[in-house]
Amino acid sequence: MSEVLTVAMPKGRIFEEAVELLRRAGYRLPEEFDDSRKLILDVEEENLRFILAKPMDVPTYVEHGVADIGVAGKDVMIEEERDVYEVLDLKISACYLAVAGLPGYEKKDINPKVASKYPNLAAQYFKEQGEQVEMIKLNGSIELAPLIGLADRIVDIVSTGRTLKENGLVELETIVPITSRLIVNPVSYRMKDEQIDQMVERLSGVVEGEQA
Ligand SMILES: Nc1ncnc2c1ncn2[C@@H]1O[C@H](COP(=O)(O)OP(=O)(O)OP(=O)(O)O)[C@@H](O)[C@H]1O
Ligand SMILES: O=P(O)(O)OC[C@H]1O[C@H](OP(=O)(O)OP(=O)(O)O)[C@H](O)[C@@H]1O
Repeated sequence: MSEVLTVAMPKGRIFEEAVELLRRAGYRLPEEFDDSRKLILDVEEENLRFILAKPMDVPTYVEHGVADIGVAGKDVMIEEERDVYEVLDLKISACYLAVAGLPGYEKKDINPKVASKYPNLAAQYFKEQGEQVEMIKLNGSIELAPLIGLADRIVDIVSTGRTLKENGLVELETIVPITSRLIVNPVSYRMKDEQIDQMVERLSGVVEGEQA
């Protein structure tokens, strides 16, 4: 009997789509996955243990090896720069990162302020653009910052565009498209290669099948 594979799953938005994808790949995940407060869910028949973490923390669990595999947004991967392998684009939870601000915003300030939940990613982006900015890290409701004068611009996720629109903000620049990725701990990939490859194959079969 092979060893148990531990999978770090992001709580929240991505979770439901990831569970659906796993089920389509043939994993029998009990109803408990649809409505539970448990942070550890064991599926003995599949030899899998799922741990439920904050989306931004998933790569940390995988890097430290307490999870062999994880599901993380590309936004989180860019921001966190963890030492893990990104093995598959799951093509779920699609959205994109953009710079936004008040309509008519013109680049004029010395050291303009940029608010974001992704300070590393945003700082890197502006550096590449040759613009020096002051980063302000926020944890949510990012769109509030330019409305209340905390920042000149924001870097945030856009999905439907509704949050920007309803708050009178406009998209100024698109940074990068985002989907969720399957990530793997490098040591686990050596020790449990067969089990991990099998999961990657099953999931990629579903992901690619749906593209066809
Ligand atoms: N409209 C969206 N807004 C935010 N994240 C989205 C959106 N659509 C897809 N995502 C993906 O979902 C992930 C965030 O999920 P979620 O919003 O549940 O977590 P969170 O905002 O980090 O958590 P919390 O709200 O508890 O701080 C992102 O990393 C991104 O990859
Ligand atoms: O383009 P939309 O479909 O409107 O989605 C984008 C919004 O959703 C997310 O916020 P979330 O709901 O996670 O709240 P938060 O900013 O407080 O984390 C994101 O940070 C944007 O604000």
